[in-house]
Amino acid sequence: MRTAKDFFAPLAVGAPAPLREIPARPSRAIHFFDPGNEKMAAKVPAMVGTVDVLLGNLEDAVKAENKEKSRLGLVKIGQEVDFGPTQFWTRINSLDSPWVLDDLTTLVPAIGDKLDVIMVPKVQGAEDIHYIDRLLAQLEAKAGITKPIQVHAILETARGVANIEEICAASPRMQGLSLGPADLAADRRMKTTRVGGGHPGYLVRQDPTDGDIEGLRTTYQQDLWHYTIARMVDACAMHGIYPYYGPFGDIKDVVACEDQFRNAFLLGCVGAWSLHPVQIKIANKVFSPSVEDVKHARRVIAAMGDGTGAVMLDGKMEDDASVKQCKVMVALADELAAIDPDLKAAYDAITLD
Ligand SMILES: CC(=O)SCCNC(=O)CCNC(=O)[C@H](O)C(C)(C)COP(=O)(O)OP(=O)(O)OC[C@H]1O[C@@H](n2cnc3c(N)ncnc32)[C@H](O)[C@@H]1OP(=O)(O)O
Ligand SMILES: O=CC(=O)O
Ligand SMILES: [Mg+2]
Repeated sequence: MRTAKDFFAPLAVGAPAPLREIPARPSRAIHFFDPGNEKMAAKVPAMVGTVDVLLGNLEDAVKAENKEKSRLGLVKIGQEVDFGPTQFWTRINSLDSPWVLDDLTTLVPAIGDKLDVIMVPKVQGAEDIHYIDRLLAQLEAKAGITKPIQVHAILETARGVANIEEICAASPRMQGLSLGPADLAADRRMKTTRVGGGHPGYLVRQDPTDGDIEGLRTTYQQDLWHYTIARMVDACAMHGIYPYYGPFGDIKDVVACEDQFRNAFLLGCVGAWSLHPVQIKIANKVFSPSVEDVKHARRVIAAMGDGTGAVMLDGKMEDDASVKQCKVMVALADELAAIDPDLKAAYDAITLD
């Protein structure tokens, strides 16, 4: 176990000092692209500024024979593109794969000064983060990188879920967690074959009453991912890092995608993955507080004065706790307004009546 005094010490001589606090940078959509796919790669420069995070994916969805092509494609993009306000992330191959060492030893020297976050798939426990942490420090020191690269873990194994707190606490590099519903479903032996989202068979049915016709008893579809997302949100909040919903594979079902993203937003996630350009707009909308919510939050804050006591507003009680909820909403709106001119205009136009 690393002691408190060692926790923020660099893990290699010459590596940059770890961050003491993970910055709250907007990351409503983490947009995945395959850097080895010429069509997708060509679109990346024009996507800068339209999405909060651009992530070059090297893991699943990249064929084994294309791993090297994608890795080299990512280096080229990292060297040539000016990412401006958009974060630049990558998802490396999993730690038990034959490709991950080449991913890290190629990417860090070549574009380590551009990469904000490395997403690590199939993280099982703190030992996986410790391995990455030390290796990154060695590579950063060798390459003379001055800003520590942050680490994001995908929660997609039963062991990873069981070890969630130790994963979050394993390194000051830890930036956040994403839910990986496809791999997690396989690892848990769940019986859904979908990439995220709900399932019509996972439901509760209204109780029978005398005289009911069986087919008319109402059913309510339930959320397969509620438990894991809630665990993830608590673990991340406890450690000052950020939780994200992961992929929604039914690209054509934009309505259900929006619902899944909104559930995650309401539970405390800061963003979700986008697998196709159409999902960027959905994430940007859902993970930005609505004008109505911001207006309400500002009214409560104004009505609460020094933030203590209780007041009635529109027939509802507001007090020390609800004003804190409102401050969460306003803080997020302010962060997003700083990078999104349309949102800024919408929030600036709010008048408190
Ligand atoms: C479980 C997990 O691990 S999820 C994470 C791993 N999976 C991924 O990263 C998948 C990423 N996305 C994709 O590979 C693709 O979007 C697919 C395969 C789902 C669909 O691709 P297509 O069938 O080409 O979609 P579609 O025909 O609608 O594409 C329209 C245009 O958008 C482009 N496009 C599609 N997806 C992306 C993307 N993620 N980024 C940038 N451009 C994209 C296509 O190249 C196409 O360009 P064109 O108009 O110049 O021909
Ligand atoms: O990597 C993502 C997943 O759902 O698996
Ligand atoms: Mg996965």
